[in-house]
Amino acid sequence: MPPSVTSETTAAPVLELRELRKTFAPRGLLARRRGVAVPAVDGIDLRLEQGSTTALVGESGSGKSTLARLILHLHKADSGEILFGGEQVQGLSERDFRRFRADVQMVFQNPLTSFDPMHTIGSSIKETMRLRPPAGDPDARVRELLEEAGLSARFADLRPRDVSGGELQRAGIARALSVTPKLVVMDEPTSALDMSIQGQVLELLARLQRDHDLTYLIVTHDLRTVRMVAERVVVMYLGQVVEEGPTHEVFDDPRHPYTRGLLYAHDLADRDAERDANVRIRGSLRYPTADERGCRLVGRCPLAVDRCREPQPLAETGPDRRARCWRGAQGPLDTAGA
Ligand SMILES: Nc1ncnc2c1ncn2[C@@H]1O[C@H](COP(=O)(O)OP(=O)(O)OP(=O)(O)O)[C@@H](O)[C@H]1O
Repeated sequence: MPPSVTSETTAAPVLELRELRKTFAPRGLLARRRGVAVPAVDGIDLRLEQGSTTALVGESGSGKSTLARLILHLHKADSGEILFGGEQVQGLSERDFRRFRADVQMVFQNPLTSFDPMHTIGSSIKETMRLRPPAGDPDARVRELLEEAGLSARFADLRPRDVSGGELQRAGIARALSVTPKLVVMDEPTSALDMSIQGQVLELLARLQRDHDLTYLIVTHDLRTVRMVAERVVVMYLGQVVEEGPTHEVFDDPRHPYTRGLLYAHDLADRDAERDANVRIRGSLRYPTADERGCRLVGRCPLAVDRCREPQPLAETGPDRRARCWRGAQGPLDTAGA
C-alpha cells in the first residue's frame, strides 16, 4: 500500500508517541520467572505520517498489542505523551475526546468476536456511527459503506453468523470507516482469513486508504504481508523498539540481529546450515535480571559479546532508520566487527 500522498510539508504527523510507557502488575508463571518488572511498553517514540502504512512486528509478548491499546485509549499509559494531529490527547475536553474516538478506529483480527451476534451487521455499524452521526439517512449510509467495502446492501440485514469470515471482515472495515476516521489500527487484519481471501482484503484496504487518505498502523506477525503493504516497519522486543525504518531497507539490510532473526525464521532471508548459527535467535523471550542494563536480547543473540551488556541506544543507521545495536550502527551485520 504505497502512501496516497507524498507530502513534503512539515505538517504535524497524524499520531506521535513520545516516551510512552506502561507496566502491568506481574501475573502468572511468566512473571514469577522474571528477574525484574519489565514494562510491556518501555519508552516508545513513534510518528505516523498522514496516508502512510506502518507495521508493528515482533514475537508474542513484545508489547505490540499493548502499544495499540494505549493508542486507542483502551489502556492508560503510566507516562509519556500521545499527540493526535499535534494535540495532546490526555488534555482533550470531553467533546474533543469524542472526536478523537471517532478519528482513531480499530479493525480486529477476528470479526466474529468483534460483532454482536444478536444484532444485524447494519445495526452494529449504526451503533458505531453514533460517535459521529452522518448528515443524511443512517440506513442509506450503511448501504453505501457496505458497497464501498465490496458487499451488497442486503448484508445490512444479515447476522454475523450468516456470512463468511472474509465478508464479515469487510463489514468490520465498513464499520470502522462509518465514522470517517483518520487513523485505523489493525490487529492481524487478515490472519484469520483463508489465503485466497487475504489478498482481496488487503487490496480493499489499499483502495480505501487511497480514496480516504487514511493512515494505517498494522500489528502483525506476518512479515510477508508487511513487505507487501507497509512502507515503514517498527520492530519491537520486550517493550522497546529495536529497529525501525523503510520496510524494504530494513528487510534487505537488517541492522539488529533480532530483525534478521525474525526474517530468517519467516524464510525471508537466505538460509543455510552455516548461516543458521550466526543468524538464528535462540530460545524464547527471556526477561533481563535487575543487574542487566544492556541489550535485552543478549542471552539469545548469536552475535552477543561483552559490549552488548552496556546500554544500547536507538542509533541512526541511515536516513530515517534506527537500530538499538552498536554493531548495526557501524554497518551491515555481516561486516561489522566484534
Ligand atoms: N492486561 C494485562 N495484564 C498484565 N500483563 C499484561 C496485560 N496485557 C499484556 N500484558 C503483558 O505485557 C507484555 C506484552 O504483551 P502484549 O500482548 O502487548 O504483546 P504482543 O507483542 O502484542 O503479543 P501477541 O503478539 O501475542 O499479541 C506481556 O508480558 C504480557 O504478558
